[in-house]
Amino acid sequence: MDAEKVQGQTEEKTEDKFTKEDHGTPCMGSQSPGGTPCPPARKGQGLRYVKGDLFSCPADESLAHCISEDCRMGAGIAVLFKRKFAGVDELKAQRKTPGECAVLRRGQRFVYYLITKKKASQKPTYDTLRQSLQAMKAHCLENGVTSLSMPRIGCGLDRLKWDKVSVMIEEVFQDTNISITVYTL
Ligand SMILES: NC(=O)c1ccc[n+]([C@H]2O[C@H](COP(=O)([O-])OP(=O)(O)OC[C@H]3O[C@@H](n4cnc5c(N)ncnc54)[C@H](O)[C@@H]3O)[C@@H](O)[C@H]2O)c1
Repeated sequence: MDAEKVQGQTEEKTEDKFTKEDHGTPCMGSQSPGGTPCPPARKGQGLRYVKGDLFSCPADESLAHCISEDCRMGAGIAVLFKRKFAGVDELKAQRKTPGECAVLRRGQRFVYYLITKKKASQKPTYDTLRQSLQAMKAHCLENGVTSLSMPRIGCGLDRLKWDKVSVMIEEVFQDTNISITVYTL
């Protein structure tokens, strides 16, 4: 069976039904329950946190999340990306491997698919995540992307630790003006 689940719910029933968790990390600026992002970041400012649904971010904000090379997207927040942005064949055609990053253009935004492992059933390593982040950074810089929103990538089903992943994201992007907002439910 290949039931697609998000946070333990079937795909058909996921909309606006997530359980809110207090992840306890304060926003560096203002935030609202509706998910209004904090003020724009300056170079090396670090991550900004918003409590709310990632998909409540501004429509022109580029997005990032983690998937496997097989582009299966059968569980977790990836199911919502697949439903919202489709493009699975376009992603597969890019033939990206772990440590790389596939991308879709959707209107004013790019949607980044960090390829952190070969198969959906595997777990990623910190190394492949770092390489994928570097690939995304290169694409952002080449394409004028200045703001990115993401969930706590790699730290749900993929079981990486947010204290390590957050430092890694800051390190990779510290020499850029790219503002990164992390949404937590
Ligand atoms: N069989 C499969 O297809 C399979 C197996 C394992 C994992 N996965 C999926 O999970 C992997 C990625 O794992 P991950 O830990 O990076 O991601 P994740 O576990 O999907 O989510 C990362 C974090 O985002 C949180 N989150 C979920 N929805 C939202 C939302 N709307 N707004 C803000 N935050 C939210 C979630 O609670 C978690 O803390 C990918 O391989 C993906 O395909 C699929």
